[in-house]
Amino acid sequence: MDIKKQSSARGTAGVSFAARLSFQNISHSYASGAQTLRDVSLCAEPGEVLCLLGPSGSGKTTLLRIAAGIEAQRSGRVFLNEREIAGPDVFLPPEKRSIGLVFQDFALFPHLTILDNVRFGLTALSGEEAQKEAMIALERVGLEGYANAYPHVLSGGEQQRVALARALAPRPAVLLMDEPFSGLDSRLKDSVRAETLAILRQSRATAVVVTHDAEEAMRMGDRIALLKGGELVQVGTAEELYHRPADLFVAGFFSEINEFDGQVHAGSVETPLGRFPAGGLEEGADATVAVRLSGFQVDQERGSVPARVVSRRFLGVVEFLELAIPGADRHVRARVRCGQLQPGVRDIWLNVVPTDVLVFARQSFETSRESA
Ligand SMILES: Nc1ncnc2c1ncn2[C@@H]1O[C@H](COP(=O)(O)OP(=O)(O)OP(=O)(O)O)[C@@H](O)[C@H]1O
Repeated sequence: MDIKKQSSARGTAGVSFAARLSFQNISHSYASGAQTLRDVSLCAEPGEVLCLLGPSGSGKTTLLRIAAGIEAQRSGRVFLNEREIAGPDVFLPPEKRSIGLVFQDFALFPHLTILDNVRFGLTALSGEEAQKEAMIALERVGLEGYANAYPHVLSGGEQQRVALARALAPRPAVLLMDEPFSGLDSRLKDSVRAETLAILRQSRATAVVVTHDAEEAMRMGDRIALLKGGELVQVGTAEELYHRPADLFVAGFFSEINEFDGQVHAGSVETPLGRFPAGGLEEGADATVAVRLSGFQVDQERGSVPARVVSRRFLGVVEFLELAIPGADRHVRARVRCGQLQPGVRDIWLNVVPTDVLVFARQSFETSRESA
């Protein structure tokens, strides 16, 4: 998953920020095995934060390694603005690419001061210039007061900021970040993520951030590219992927869902929760109806679907319900606001929120289970 060695874009001070990084028809396989990436075409626009999202093994890190020049693709091309940096006839080494890297383990050198850690990537500059640039980078992340301290005195979040300063110090055109917050505990993660985003905005760097966490991608990304099994499934804003997922896999990645199989008849699909419009699907087509767990209104007196409460779990703002529904062979799961149902109530009514229902052509077992 991670690239253990952090390499910095050396000697690139002065390169202007915010370049376009584009991948054209990238395919890749490791010597040992199956294809890792299949015909991936993707572009990070100047100054944007693009999140690469996908389950474990979907090829996110490999795509970053290809951009960084640590790995070579089997076919396809990588461009930085108009310049080809990797292709059939070109391969720029990592230090010539003007690309910075930040990885999940920060990879700070414990025996170097914070300042020297940040200076590490500035070998093309004179000692004095390197010192100045490193201090500017440390100021940008608010840690100039620790310049002469050693990494062990810093918290995990602060160490992550030093790693960010080190990657930004050479002023790379593009910053690549591989699961940069996964080493942090969950309370720290939110604040470090927000700070990192603010620093990225301020520096106007183009950033590609790898994560397997959909919420993290939604919080950080101007756009999100979702990978599955080495293929690009969908690229768009968080809203686009959430409201208009390309398939069941995308829908299931962005929210928990109940699934019902059915067939299209007269433009709609019958489920135990009612009939739902089949969108553009053909008459007679096999369909899967996905209903988000948040897509239920509950009432003790009235509604369109009767349900029996099988279990309830208090989660603070919401409660998690498992419900038995006539005609459903599995329990339906729902998340509803606490306080809507009295304690101990067994028989209730549901209304389904239409915007939380998505209808897709049914996928084969293998295809849809890959998301698990
Ligand atoms: N050095 C390697 N040699 C052989 N196979 C590898 C190597 N690195 C990764 N793979 C395989 O390539 C596939 C893609 O791996 P990659 O690390 O790019 O996925 P990922 O989406 O970043 O996953 P994760 O979220 O777990 O880091 C996986 O099946 C993985 O086992």
